[in-house]
Amino acid sequence: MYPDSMSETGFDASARIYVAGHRGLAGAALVRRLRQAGAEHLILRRHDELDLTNQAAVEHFFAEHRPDYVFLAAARVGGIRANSTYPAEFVHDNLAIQNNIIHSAWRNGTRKLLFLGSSCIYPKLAPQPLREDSLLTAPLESSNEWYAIAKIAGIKTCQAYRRQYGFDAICAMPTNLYGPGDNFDPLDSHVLPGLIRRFHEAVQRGDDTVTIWGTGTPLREFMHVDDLADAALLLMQRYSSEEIVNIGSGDEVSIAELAQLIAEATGFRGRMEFDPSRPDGTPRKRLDTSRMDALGWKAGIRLQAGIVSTYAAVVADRELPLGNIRARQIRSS
Ligand SMILES: NC(=O)C1=CN([C@@H]2O[C@H](COP(=O)(O)OP(=O)(O)OC[C@H]3O[C@@H](n4cnc5c(N)ncnc54)[C@H](OP(=O)(O)O)[C@@H]3O)[C@@H](O)[C@H]2O)C=CC1
Ligand SMILES: C[C@H]1O[C@H](OP(=O)(O)OP(=O)(O)OC[C@H]2O[C@@H](n3cnc4c(=O)[nH]c(N)nc43)[C@H](O)[C@@H]2O)[C@@H](O)[C@@H](O)C1=O
Repeated sequence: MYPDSMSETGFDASARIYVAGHRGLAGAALVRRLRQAGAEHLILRRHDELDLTNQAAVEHFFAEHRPDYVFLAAARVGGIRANSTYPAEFVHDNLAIQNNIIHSAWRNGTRKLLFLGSSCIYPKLAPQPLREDSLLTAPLESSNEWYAIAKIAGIKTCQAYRRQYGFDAICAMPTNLYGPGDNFDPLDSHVLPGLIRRFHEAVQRGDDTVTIWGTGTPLREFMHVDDLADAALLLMQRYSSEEIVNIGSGDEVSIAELAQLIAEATGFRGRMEFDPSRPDGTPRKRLDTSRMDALGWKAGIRLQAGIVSTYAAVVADRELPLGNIRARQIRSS
C-alpha cells in the first residue's frame, strides 16, 4: 500500500519534530504515523499550553525548542455551518497561527515545514478533478471563503519564505478528511462525523427519521486521516518545491450516498429526510492527484471500510456521548 521508504521516518533519530495541533484529527494521525515510523523526539503542545495565535508565545517556544521539522496541522476548522457562522474567527485565527509558526520556524532554524491547506482553496466551479494550477483562476465557494483565503495566504507565505530566504516550506492540499479523533460536534463538525453522530443518536433513541442538511446531491471526496498522515510523512521526506500538492483518495460520493453508508454502519433502518433550507456548499471538489501519483503514493483505506472502522473506534472510545459534549473535550492528550 505504501512505498518501502515509509517504514522509517527518514529523519535522523535525534531530529526534533513538532506537530502543531497534535490533538486534532490530522495532528493525532500524524503523531500515530511518526511514532509507528520510529520518531523518538516529538514536541507536542496542547492549545491550553501554547496559543498559536500569540506571536510572542510562539516565538519563545520556537527559540527554546528549535524543532528541526514542523507539521502545521493546527487551525480553526469546521464544517459548512461553522465556516458561515464564525467567519472572523476562521480568517483571524488561521492567518495568525500560520503566520506565527511559519515565521518563527524560519527564524529559529527549522529545516523543513509542511503546511496543511485544503481542497477549499480552489474555485467553486473549477474543472474537475481539481488541478493545483486552477488556484486563483475564479471565485471561491462563498460558504468557506474566509477560511479558504486564509489557507491561500498560508500557501503564498510558504512560497515567499522559500523565494526570499530559501526556507524549505512545502504545502499539501488534503481533500475532506475523516477518522477517529474527529470533531463530532452536532453543529460545527464536518458532514461525515456530523452524520455519524446524528445516526448514532437516532439509533440510541429509537428515532425512525434522520434529517440530512441540504439536497444530498453535492459530491464530496473523502480520505481517511491515516492516509493523509502517511502522505504527509512521504512529502516531508521526499518533496521540496514551492508547488502545492493535492492529496486525495478518489473516493467520491454524493451526500445522500454518504448518508446511506453511515446508516448501514450505525445500524439505522429508518427514513432519511433532506432539509434544502440548509446550504449545499460547493457542488463538487474532487482532487487531481497526479503529483502524488508521480511520487508512487496511493490512498489505501476505502471509504466504506473507513467509515465502519471509524464508527467502531469512536463508539469504543466513547467519543459519542449524547448531549452537546464536544468529542474534543473528552479526548485524551
Ligand atoms: N478535517 C478536514 O476535513 C480537513 C482538514 N484540513 C486541514 O488539516 C488541518 C487539521 O485539520 P483537523 O485536524 O481536521 O482540525 P481539528 O480541528 O481536528 O484540529 C485542529 C487542532 O488545532 C488546534 N488549535 C486550533 N486553534 C489553536 C490555537 N489558537 N492554538 C493552539 N492550537 C490550536 C486544535 O486544538 P483545540 O481543539 O484544543 O482548540 C486542534 O488540536 C487544518 O489545517 C485543516 O485546515 C484540510 C482538509 C480537510
Ligand atoms: C473539509 C473542507 O471542506 C469543508 O467544506 P464542505 O465539504 O462543504 O463542508 P462539510 O463537511 O460541512 O460538508 C457540507 C456538505 O454536507 C452536507 N451536510 C448534510 N448533513 C450535514 C451535517 O449534518 N453536517 C454538515 N457539516 N454538513 C452536512 C451540507 O449540506 C453540504 O452539502 C470546509 O468547511 C472546510 O472545513 C474544509 O477544509
